[in-house]
Amino acid sequence: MSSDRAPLFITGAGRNVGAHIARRLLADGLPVIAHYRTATDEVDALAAAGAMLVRGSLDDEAGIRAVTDAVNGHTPRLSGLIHNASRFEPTPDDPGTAAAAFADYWAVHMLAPYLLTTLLTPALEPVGDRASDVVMITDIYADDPTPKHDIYCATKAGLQNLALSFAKRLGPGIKVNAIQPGPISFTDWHQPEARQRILADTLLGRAGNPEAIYRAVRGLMDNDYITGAILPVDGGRRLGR
Ligand SMILES: NC(=O)C1=CN([C@@H]2O[C@H](COP(=O)(O)OP(=O)(O)OC[C@H]3O[C@@H](n4cnc5c(N)ncnc54)[C@H](OP(=O)(O)O)[C@@H]3O)[C@@H](O)[C@H]2O)C=CC1
Ligand SMILES: Nc1nc2c(c(=O)[nH]1)N=C([C@H](O)[C@@H](O)CO)CN2
Repeated sequence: MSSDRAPLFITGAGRNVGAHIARRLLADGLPVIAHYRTATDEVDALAAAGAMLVRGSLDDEAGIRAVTDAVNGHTPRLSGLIHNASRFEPTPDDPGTAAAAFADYWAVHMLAPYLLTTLLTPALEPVGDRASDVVMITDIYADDPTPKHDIYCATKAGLQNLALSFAKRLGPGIKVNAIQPGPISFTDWHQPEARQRILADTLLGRAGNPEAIYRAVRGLMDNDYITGAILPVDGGRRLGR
């Protein structure tokens, strides 16, 4: 099914949830510009499926502006922007190492979504009566942090707050919403007992998957009367903690 809609731009599409969202948007006939940092087989598969690709780091203003320029080089118009790129590791114990990590977390979770949204607003201005969309992928931890991941949580909370500011600023032509994933997938360093505890705290008793996030993205984008929403997709984990 081909679409006459302008492309959707998603960051962090090189693996896992971002790759899944990009793949599903393409499968649903929507044009996609997929950002990635590290080349993977999934990036190759996205290109084969018709995605336009943008490679780059979102570590600082120069890198973010380079990604923006690359997006503008692909298209003058966008129908949506999905801020998915993210870093996730425990906060380092050493304060100096933590400070360096803080700059990285702030850049990818806050500066990049802020600058990309601001610089791409002209491309997002709708043609016709269908509003464009910005979706920020945050975390249930943004509302109820874990100290072990304090910097991650704080910058995700900042991203969530940016979503509300942009919803106020960019309406009515652009809807802006946030999705808060819960235990969608586990990292290699999640030990079995941690995984069991997390799932025991989850009302639905099981992990989610990237498809649950995709369906939430579509639910927000396809509803013309939702903006400024913060949507948990967590199996009820936030209530069980
Ligand atoms: N998985 C889960 O259970 C949960 C996920 N989330 C959120 O959902 C989203 C997707 O999660 P998931 O797929 O697991 O995330 P991953 O950590 O698997 O992937 C994150 C992506 O972001 C990219 N990225 C990170 N830092 C930068 C940077 N500085 N510049 C450019 N790209 C960067 C990574 O690139 P590279 O491949 O080069 O490292 C990677 O492709 C994230 O926002 C995450 O915080 C929230 C709660 C739970
Ligand atoms: N960028 C990422 N953010 C998060 C990840 C991840 O793998 N990459 N994973 C989680 C955890 O799995 C957590 O949800 C388990 O409860 C959180 N954020």
